[in-house]
Formats: sequence, C-alpha cells, structure tokens
Amino acid sequence: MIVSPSILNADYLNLERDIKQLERAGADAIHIDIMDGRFVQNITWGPPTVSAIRKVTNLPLEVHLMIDKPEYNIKHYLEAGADIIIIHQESTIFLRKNLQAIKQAKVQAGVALKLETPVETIVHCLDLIDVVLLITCDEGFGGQVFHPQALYKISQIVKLREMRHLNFSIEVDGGIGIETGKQCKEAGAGRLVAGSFVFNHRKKNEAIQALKSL
Ligand SMILES: O=C(CO)[C@@H](O)[C@H](O)COP(=O)(O)O
Ligand SMILES: [Co+2]
Repeated sequence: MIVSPSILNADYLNLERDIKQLERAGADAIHIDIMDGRFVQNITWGPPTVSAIRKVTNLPLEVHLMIDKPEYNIKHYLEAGADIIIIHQESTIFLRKNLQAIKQAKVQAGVALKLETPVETIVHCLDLIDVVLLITCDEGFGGQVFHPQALYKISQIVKLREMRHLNFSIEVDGGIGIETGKQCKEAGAGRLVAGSFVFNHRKKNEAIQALKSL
C-alpha cells in the first residue's frame, strides 16, 4: 500500500521539520492540500509553499488542488516542482485540457471526485489519468469522518479500469485510519492519504508503517 500523508494537520511554522519526520517515518509521498476559500471554504497554501517544500524533500509531491478553475494555476504548480497534480472534476469545464497540460509537462495527472460526484463523470478522461482520488469525507478540512458510501465508488472505478484495460492508481482521501484504510484496500484502493491519523499518532512511523502494511 502506498501511503501519502497529508500535511494539512502539520505544524505550519515547522513544515520542514514535520516533512523530514514523515520522510524518516517511511512516507511514500507528501500530500499537499491547496484550498482557495472558494472551491472549498478553507484556505491553505499556494505555489510558493510548494516550491519551498520542493527544496527540503526528494519525496514525490502530490498536490491536491481544491481550487476553482485550475486552468489558471496549473502551470505555477508545475513550475513549483509538483510530481503529481490532482484537479477536481467539479472545479473545471476543461478537464481533458487540464489533464493534457499536466501530462505534457511529464508530470502525473490525477482527478479527484467529491463524495457526491459519480465516477461516470470522468469516463471520458480515464485515458489521461494516472491517479483517481476519491474523496471519502466532506472535503476542505482534516479530521473528518469517513463515509462508507465511498467504498462502492472504489469498486465502480476498479470495474471501469478493468473494462478499459487501464492501470491508473486509485487513491482515497478523508478519514483514513487502520479500519477505514483496510476497507478501502479491500474495495480496491492502492494509495491512502492520511492526515490526522498520522499527525495525531504518538509515533508517526508506527502510524505510517501500520497503513503501509495493510
Ligand atoms: O483533501 C483533504 C481534505 O479535504 C485531505 O487531504 C485531508 O487532509 C485529509 O485529512 P484526514 O481526513 O486524513 O485527517
Ligand atoms: Co487531500
């Protein structure tokens, strides 16, 4: 299992320290939630922070863009050094065009779906997608409850992947801990994002290793 801790629950005045801890604890990537206060209520960071993080870690940076009209901003996150850029299906009418822009830069492209958004809404783009990110909570904040209705969506996307002979990854994000991570794995997820579970744990390495070995 690939584990990508979210730094939404990190100490923002000590991001470098927390990221180094995640590195030592065996994180496979760093998940960075970008929120603009419009697409979601919360506001976090922008390209300068991603660029600063790029300088202190070699771990892949997975940038989850929770912003309206990402077409205006994708190039800034490419320049900032993102390795995976995930855009929301609900945030743009130019989904294919945006994914193409990411792929052209030789960066992995992902699409995220809010809990209520059906998987059918991305079937026309599956050929361009490296990662499908299924949001498993009410997006925008860390530490929220996992919604089991997302498990059905995982199995639906697994079926679509088989039918189309594709090999994109399926990642889940929101309320992931041991039990929910296990359920998602059984449904077919191969990547887990975990924020509060890792940051609230006394030992980040134990939390990450427990998720990795699910
Ligand atoms: O995208 C988001 C929230 O919208 C996440 O990446 C959260 O940071 C996950 O946090 P936990 O639910 O694991 O605490
Ligand atoms: Co996220």
